Formats: sequence, structure tokens, C-alpha cells
Amino acid sequence: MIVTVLLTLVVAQTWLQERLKIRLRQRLTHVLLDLWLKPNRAYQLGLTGKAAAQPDQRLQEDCRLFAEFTAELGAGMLQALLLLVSFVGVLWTLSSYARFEFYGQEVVIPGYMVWVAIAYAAIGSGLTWLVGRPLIRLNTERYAREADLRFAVVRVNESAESVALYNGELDERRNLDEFVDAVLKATRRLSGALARLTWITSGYGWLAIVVPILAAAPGYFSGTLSLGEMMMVVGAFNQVQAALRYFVDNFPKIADWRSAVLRVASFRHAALDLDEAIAHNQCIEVQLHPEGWLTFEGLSIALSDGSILIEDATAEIRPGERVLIQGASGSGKSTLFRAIAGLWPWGRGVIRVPAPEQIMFLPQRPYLPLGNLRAAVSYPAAPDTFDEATVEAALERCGLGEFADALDRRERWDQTLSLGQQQRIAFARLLLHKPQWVFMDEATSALDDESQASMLSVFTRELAGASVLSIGHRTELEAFHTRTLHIRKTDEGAVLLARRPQEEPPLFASWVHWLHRRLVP
Ligand SMILES: Nc1ncnc2c1ncn2[C@@H]1O[C@H](COP(=O)(O)OP(=O)(O)OP(=O)(O)O)[C@@H](O)[C@H]1O
Repeated sequence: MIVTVLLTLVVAQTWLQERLKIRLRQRLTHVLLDLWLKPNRAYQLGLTGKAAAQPDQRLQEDCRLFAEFTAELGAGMLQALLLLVSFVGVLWTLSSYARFEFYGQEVVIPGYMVWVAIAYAAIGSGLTWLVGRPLIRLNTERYAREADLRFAVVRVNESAESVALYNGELDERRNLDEFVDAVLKATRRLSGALARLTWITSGYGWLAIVVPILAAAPGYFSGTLSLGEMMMVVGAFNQVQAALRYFVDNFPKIADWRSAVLRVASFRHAALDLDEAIAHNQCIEVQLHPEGWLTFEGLSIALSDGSILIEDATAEIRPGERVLIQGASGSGKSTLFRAIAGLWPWGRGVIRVPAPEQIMFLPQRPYLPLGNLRAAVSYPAAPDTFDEATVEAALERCGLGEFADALDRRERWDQTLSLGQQQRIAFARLLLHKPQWVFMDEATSALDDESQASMLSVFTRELAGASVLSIGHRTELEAFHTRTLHIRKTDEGAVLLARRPQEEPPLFASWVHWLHRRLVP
């Protein structure tokens, strides 16, 4: 019966501990994911530096370590507490056997052996803390270097094609060696600190064998304590000591736990501080326009170091307009787009924008989520939002008819589709979502002129009436827009200059351009 009860208790403890790990991890990961994926935050955190670096590791490994160590250390502490409660009374009672003779007088110190056990554990724990404290910092350092190495390997893997085309394997090898060296260096420092701590933890364990005997010895030698009584006292002392040495025994794990807590906490604080910093500093204000237009009012865009990219821009883009933004490379066109999207806070002035649900951004390299092609085309809506025929028609319209049968195929579509095909997918998305405002940043850069004309004609056919703001270098683009804004560099920074609207209607211009390409070899 006793075996059955004990076995049941052990199984129940293991089960509860494992459940606790899962619940803790689930809760913490969800809290961090919610914080991280608030609108714009993941991008902005990426710009803030080290405090929120390596989100992958913090969300995965640090959360796992935190959950596992919290459950294990918590269960260990509970066990130690139960052991202490069970035996402290026994040791207190047995301590009365440890009597001393002092100038012929018999002296009894109440709970003498309990005080010795507490003093011994306090000294051991204090020394452990003093010697082992650097482990927290060293663990944090090691986890950061491990994350750097993993990120570097993933990056090489993602860029394997470019690396191979440049014959850059040797160079990558040298780079990765640096990351591996950094990990090994951090691990070596950690091993040194662990070895130093072992002097204390092992020494504490060995000395614990003799400490109770030494403590009770005066009573034994004075004849007030028999050998049998001394053995009982030592036995009870060891049980109490097993509970009190919890901190010494578990310190390496506690240091690991603490560094996981610090990494998770610094990530959380970085996310929360970001909002506060944006609220308290002078930043670009992005507000809803009451009429649903896009306006820039005294807009200055700066870099995070304070240098000005675009100076005091004022412009107004009304519904139905198609405006092209041109400017030299590095003049700040993409940054202006980021500012419109609310991603770029550095600067001042006001951007008034249409309702977010009316807007769709098309970057140069469209984001294709992991999963099947249907998910990629429907993004950011759920894959089952649009019916089969509508999705197939959108693909067909964008010259991707051959992929209509592959809608449910799971692949790394971002690697198997050419950049031009990926840009067509972005246009197919436009046809499905039908936004009233479209912001394009070099969204047709990988398409030939004919395909570009075909894609851009959605704004005169399927999405006629939609407002378009686009960035592009190619001169053919001007024909599809009603107006051009130029970002021009001056001594004070770049300024936004408006050019008068083009006289030719864009559809006609695109036809002229098409005919010209057909007729003139
Ligand atoms: N995350 C960033 N951190 C620091 N500087 C940045 C960042 N993003 C852009 N910049 C800087 O801002 C300036 C403008 O960059 P941006 O990408 O807006 O130029 P662009 O006009 O779109 O160039 P291109 O036509 O070549 O794409 C550049 O000097 C660039 O180095």
C-alpha cells in the first residue's frame, strides 16, 4: 500500500510539473507574441538595437528555459520546504541531547543543532552567491552569442543562392567561424565560472558530513551524549541540511533561470518602452484624414541619428489621383513610405492618411507567408476568404494561370517563384482585396515593360478610381500616373517638389507606349 501511494504521488508530481511547464510556456509565449506583433512594433523594435535583438531566441528558447526552470526549481523548493518542516522539529527535539559542560555546569542550548544547520547553510549560500553571481551575466552572454550564431547560419542558408553565385562559401566560412569562436569563448568563460563554483558546492557537500559530528562532539566527549544519540542527531541534521542546501545545490540552474528571466524581461521592457519613447518624443504624427485623403503637413523625416532626410514637405494627394514619387537612390523615398505606414517615427510634422483598411502596400519583394499558394495570394486575409474561382481568375489576370492547379501546394514559394512572379502575386492580391489606396515601392521593378503595363492597367480597369502612390525609377512609369513628386537633395536636406499634372491621360499614354514598343523594333 505504501509503495502504491508513494508511486502515485511521484507520478502525480511529475505530471503536475510537466503540465506547469506547458502552461507557463504557453502563457509567456502568448504574452510576448502579443507584445511583439502589435502594429508596427516588430519592425520598430528591430531598429532599436540590442535590448530587443534576437526575438526568435527570446520567443522560443528563453521562454522554454524560463518555463522549465521555473517549474523544476519551484517543485524542488516545495520539496525542500516539506523536508525542512518534517525534520526541523525532530532536530530541535534531538538537539536537547547535545549538552555541554561549562565550568562543571551542564548547558543546554535550545535547538542548538538547528541553529548550527541554519548558520552552516547561510554561510554556504552566501559563498555560493559571491562566487557564482557572475554565472548570471555569463549565461546571458552565452545565450546571446548562440542566437547570433543561429541567425548567421539561417541567413547564409536563406542567401545560399547568392553566396554560391559569388563563390562566397570561403568567406561565409570565415564569417561563421567568428560566430562559432564567440560562442566557444562565452562557453569557456562560463565553464571557468562553473568550475570555481564547484569549489564551494562540492566543498559544502563534503564538509556537511563532518560539521554535525564536530558540532555535537563536545557533548560526546564530555560524556553527556552517547554514540547512539549522536548518530540520531547527525541523521536528523543531514535531513534538515538536505533541505537548507537547496540554494547551493541549485545555483547553476538558478543562474540559468535568472538569465532567461532577464532576457525575456528586457525584451518585454524594450517593447513597452518603445511606445513610451514614441509618445514622449517629438515624432512624426500619423493621423486619420477626415476626408480620406493623404496629406503631408510640415513633414520632416530624420534618421535615428537625427540627420534630416526630407525637410519640411507639404503635399496633398486626393482620392483617384495616381502620384509617382521619384528621386535619386538614397534620397528617402522608401523611408517616406515607411513614415506613411507609421513604421518610421523619427522626424516631425503630420501625415494624414486614409482609413487603414482602405490601404495596401506593395513593397519591392512581396512577403509570401509559409504555407500553400492560396495563403500567399490571399495574404493578409485567411486562405479560405476568397472562393476558388475568384482566386484563379486573379492569378489568370496577372499572368500566373499556370499556377491555378497549385493553389493547395505547400512550398517555399518565396524561393520557388521568380521575383517577377512574386510581384505578380502582389497584384493578384490587389485584385482580391480591392483596396482604395495602393502604395507601391518599386513593385514592378522585376517585370518587363509589357508585363509592367499589363499589371499597372489594373488601375484603369479592375481598380479604376483607386488612388496610387508609387515609387519607381523607370521613366515608363510616368505614363501611368497623373502627377509626379520629386525628392530633390538640397544643402538643408531633401525637399519634396511637385510637378504639374501630366497632360496626357494615363490610359492613352500607356497605349502610345505599348504601340511604340510593338511598332518600333
Ligand atoms: N533602418 C535604417 N537605419 C538607418 N538608416 C536607414 C535605414 N533605412 C534607410 N536608411 C537610410 O535612409 C536613407 C534613405 O533610404 P531609402 O531606402 O529611403 O532610400 P530610397 O530613396 O528609397 O533609395 P533607393 O531608390 O535606392 O531604394 C539612406 O541613406 C539609408 O541609408
